[in-house]
Amino acid sequence: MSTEHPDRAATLWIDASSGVAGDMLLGALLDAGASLERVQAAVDAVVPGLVRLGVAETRRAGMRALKVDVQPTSEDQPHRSWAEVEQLVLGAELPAPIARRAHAAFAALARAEADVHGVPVEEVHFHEVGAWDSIADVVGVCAALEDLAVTDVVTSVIGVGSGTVQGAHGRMPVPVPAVLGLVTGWTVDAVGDGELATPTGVALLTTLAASQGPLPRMAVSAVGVGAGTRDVPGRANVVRVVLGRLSTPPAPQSGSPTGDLEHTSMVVLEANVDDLDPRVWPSVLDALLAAGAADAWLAPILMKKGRPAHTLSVLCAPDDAERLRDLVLEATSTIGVRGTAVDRWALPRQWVAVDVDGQRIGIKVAHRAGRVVQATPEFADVEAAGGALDRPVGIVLDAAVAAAAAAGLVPGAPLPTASARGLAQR
Ligand SMILES: O=C([S-])c1cc(C(=O)S)c[n+]([C@@H]2O[C@H](COP(=O)(O)O)[C@@H](O)[C@H]2O)c1
Ligand code: NI
Repeated sequence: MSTEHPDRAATLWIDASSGVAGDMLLGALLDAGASLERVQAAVDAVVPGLVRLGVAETRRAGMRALKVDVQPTSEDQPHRSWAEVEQLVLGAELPAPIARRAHAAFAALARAEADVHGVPVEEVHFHEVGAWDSIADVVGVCAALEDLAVTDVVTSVIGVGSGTVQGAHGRMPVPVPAVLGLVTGWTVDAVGDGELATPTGVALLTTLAASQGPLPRMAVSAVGVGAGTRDVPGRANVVRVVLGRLSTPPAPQSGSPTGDLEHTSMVVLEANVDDLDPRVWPSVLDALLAAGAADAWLAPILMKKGRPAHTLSVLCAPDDAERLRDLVLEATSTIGVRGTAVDRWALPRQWVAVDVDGQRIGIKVAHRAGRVVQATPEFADVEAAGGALDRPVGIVLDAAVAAAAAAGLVPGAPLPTASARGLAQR
């Protein structure tokens, strides 16, 4: 499972206007291209051999969607306390961003349950459906986000439903109490009948998303639709996700030499640091990327009095600068951060997939004025294909480059048409 993807960093918009549950969100992310194998591996890292994930296409009010099937491997599944779940998540061998996001979602769920039932948070036992499928949903969603290199999540209004629902403790009003305990500060809508948003779904949404609003202006790279168990006639009870890169409105282009480059106003935050334990730096960079930085890097420098040190640089959107500045102050030993407004010009990109002996490998195609500038195989896909085919990564990389060239993805070639892309799009 790769944790290094600064140049793949993507924004995810979640359309939860028709409701949200953990399995619906997971289905949508898998539909958008997250690897089921890597999601299963992350779940296995937390609860080894306990649940098996499968996916199947289904229809909801006439709309195609992916439905995740979470099956326990034995009948006898314990109901775990928050303390036990916390230990499982923190003790598992998971990439830090997955563990951090999963822990945050479970902690929110536990706090909401504790408040509703008036018990200390340590005494919370997860829902009647048992902790096992919540663990699969929460860890699975966080692993899928990591697999898709999502650094920034925006959610729509949350459709919560209305009426009542039958629970283990009797009939509960919708939104159920735990959902209401999670939505302070978020906009909800009581569309539809019945329980459209579950506590696990809402805990994930409200801890993963940094903001709420309509689909942002973005260059879209993938779309996914996920279904839960309910099928309500007349309204597709699905979660939709849209993955891509945020783009600011193009500046007036009259006579501009930038042509079709994507121009963005960004901020670079910097700090010179000479007293942080060097072993801490990788987690600082990971945390900044997970928190929405477009890039974060270190450069060795020599400071006053001949002290070896590092400059930490963080490239981010102006809206994220304050939050990331605070994260730098929190996560490093610096006592000050400077910021500079910068322009960024990026070649537009699109994803095309090629096949290497049955393995799909994404090719990132940077283009300009309708022509390919660069076509680069996604390294995480190459590594996964190398593993699946039991071949050295270098050989698979060469094969992916050759497959891309055979598909006409070479510098200077015209961009593939939408129908050609449709054959193999990621
Ligand atoms: O069993 C308990 S304590 C319980 C509490 C609540 C509260 O809102 S409090 C809700 N539920 C219902 O359990 C199912 C499953 O929810 P997931 O989040 O695990 O998918 C759902 O119908 C809840 O409303 C149970
Ligand atoms: Ni409850």
